[in-house]
Amino acid sequence: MTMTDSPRHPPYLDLAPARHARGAIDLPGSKSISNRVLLLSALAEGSTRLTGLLDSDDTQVMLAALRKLGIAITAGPRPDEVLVEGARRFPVGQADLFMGNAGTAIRPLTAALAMMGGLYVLHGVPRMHERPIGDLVDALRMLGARVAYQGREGYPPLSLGWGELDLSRPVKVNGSVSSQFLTALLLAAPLATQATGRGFVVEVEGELISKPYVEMTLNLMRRFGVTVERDGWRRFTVPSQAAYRSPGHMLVEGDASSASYFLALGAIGGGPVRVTGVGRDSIQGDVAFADTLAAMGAQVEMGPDWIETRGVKVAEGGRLKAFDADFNLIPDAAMTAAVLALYADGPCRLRNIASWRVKETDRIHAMQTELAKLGATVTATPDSLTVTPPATWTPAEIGTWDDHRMAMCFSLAAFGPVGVRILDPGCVSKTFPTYFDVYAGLVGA
Ligand SMILES: O=C(O)C1=C[C@@H](OP(=O)(O)O)[C@@H](O)[C@H](O)C1
Ligand SMILES: C=C(OP(=O)(O)O)C(=O)O
Repeated sequence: MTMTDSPRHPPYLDLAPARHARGAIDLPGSKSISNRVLLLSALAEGSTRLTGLLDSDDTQVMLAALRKLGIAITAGPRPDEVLVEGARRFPVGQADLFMGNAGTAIRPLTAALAMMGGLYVLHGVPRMHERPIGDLVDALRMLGARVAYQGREGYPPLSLGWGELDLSRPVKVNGSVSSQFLTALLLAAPLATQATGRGFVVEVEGELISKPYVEMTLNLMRRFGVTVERDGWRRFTVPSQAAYRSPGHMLVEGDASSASYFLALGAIGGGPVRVTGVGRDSIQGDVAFADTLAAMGAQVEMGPDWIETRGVKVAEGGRLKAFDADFNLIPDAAMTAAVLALYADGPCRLRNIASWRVKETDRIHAMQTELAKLGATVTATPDSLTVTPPATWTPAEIGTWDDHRMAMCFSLAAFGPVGVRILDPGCVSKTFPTYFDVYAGLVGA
């Protein structure tokens, strides 16, 4: 591995052809859980000690916003630990908040601040202003909240004001673009039930995507004392007078999406590779990526909080089994599968991944472009990708499109015969700033 320029932001990183991968790592904390429990702790009664918290751009954005909103948060004594003094509501009624490109920050905070009322502006990096939020804004307006677009209709930046909330009828939200809109309404709902003394009913319209993330939301709300009644995936009721109570301490699990890269390394580099921090007891849907690997022929073992994989050595001619699967439940780990398709024994198809188009970049387009550079034949539809492995590999500079997952999953392409150059590897800081160091510790030529 050759780094260029400064270690944090080199323009590119060359990964030499790799043959084997083995070792054990402790995963960084889950992004999705970290940002949820930071918000829940801020809105709870009592103080909460969070350990295992992820330290990355997305969590820094959430921490900075909460502090700006008047929440006292003390770091330490361990580097992955904070103490959050719950305030039930945000003490500061007016703020300009930078949300970076963190969907798990802007969506829940928009809902919470709109339901509380106050003068707030939420904005982010240019790509954040291209990521849809209209379905959430429509739902909040239906509730009586004041939300205005500062730029393009349906997208951040947003300004929020004071509104009279009306919970007399169910609020409806479209679930087919992002599950984060439903998550945001649910997380914020106790603010509305306290303001009105009524229960909060939300009905999902369209086919809800990324369902395990909503399951995670409900699980974490329960740990903070609020149980949501539900009718399948259609209707959710937060009881009147619902209020969050601190559980005192919470350990954040390791990140299951980050685990996918290392579990994949075990599957293509012989292994064993063991990740600790997620396992059978995880509340993250992306642990199911282990089943995807098993279906591709990897051997997978799982304990309560660890997963281990072994597999073929693709650098010595081993091949994974081709797949044709629906990845709607694990959209983030699905990107890892798309790169693994390079080593499959036939064409591989990823279905039902339309949400890729509105994430950090248009991931269907970006993935098609970069896999093709390596020699794969790739076809895309609005919601699917088909990858035929290269007959002959071409050395390539892989663009990462300011998308942390593009950088991380294309590190797996180093197991091909030509090595790989990853442009702007520093973009991994969104969720995993030390990714390439951890990768280098597992991989050998
Ligand atoms: O709720 C969450 O924590 C997330 C939900 C998913 O988004 P969509 O629901 O938009 O697919 C996922 O891709 C994202 O990384 C995190
Ligand atoms: C889609 C992602 O992020 P976000 O939480 O910003 O939606 C992701 O991490 O892959």
